[in-house]
Amino acid sequence: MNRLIEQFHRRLVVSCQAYPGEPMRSPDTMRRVALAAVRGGAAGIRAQGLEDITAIRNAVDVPLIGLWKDGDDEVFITPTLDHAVAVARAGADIVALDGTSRPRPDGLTLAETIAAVHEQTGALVMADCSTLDEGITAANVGADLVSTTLAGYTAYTTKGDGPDLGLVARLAAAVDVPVVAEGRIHTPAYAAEAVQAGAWAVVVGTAITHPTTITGWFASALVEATAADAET
Ligand SMILES: CC(=O)N[C@H](C=O)[C@@H](O)[C@H](O)[C@H](O)COP(=O)(O)O
Repeated sequence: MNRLIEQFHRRLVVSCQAYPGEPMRSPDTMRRVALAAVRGGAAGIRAQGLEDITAIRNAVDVPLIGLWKDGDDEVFITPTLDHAVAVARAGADIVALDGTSRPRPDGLTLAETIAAVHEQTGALVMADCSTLDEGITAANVGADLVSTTLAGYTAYTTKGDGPDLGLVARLAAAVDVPVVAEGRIHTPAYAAEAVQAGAWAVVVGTAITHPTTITGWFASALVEATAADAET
């Protein structure tokens, strides 16, 4: 087992991302969010965009998973080899990329992309998948880790309210590489269940680092409570 991957066994990785046009969309803000997450016990950070990756790389020592969301195509998480190489050169230890079987914008296969990332950068590759078959294929073609990141975010998968822990369990039973649980892990209880289901590590984004969404959860609860009180 790679020493870097060992560092976050059964631990929390915090995804620090702000979306285009949002108030927190700035590399310095994400650097500070990452520092705060490490202080709270994060054993790894996941970050999006070259500037954020570099800013965070220079601030924290924990393993850094980097990605570059780009384009309006279906494949948008580090969609091409060029994106992946740039993510590694920006400072990511692990490049997270689309691990589905959908056509990639540069025409390369997942296998060719993973091999080239390994050869050109030495970085590890985490394949962001949406189904069991995709995870098995990604592991077979050289992914160092597979994750459930895209479960519920492809046209052929269904998005539940919570994480797809069934997929975590099925993947963990089927592949030899570490399985990372990611996507809609909104509570500490879900994070614990993910590890119990066989996850090597758990990535949490929104519930820790996206205040607009978290605020919305609380604000909605009050609106619902008020509506319920009005009915009685
Ligand atoms: C589908 C997609 O684009 N996922 C992205 C991948 O990096 C992020 O927007 C998510 O925040 C991340 O996966 C963590 O998940 P959650 O925020 O649900 O804890």
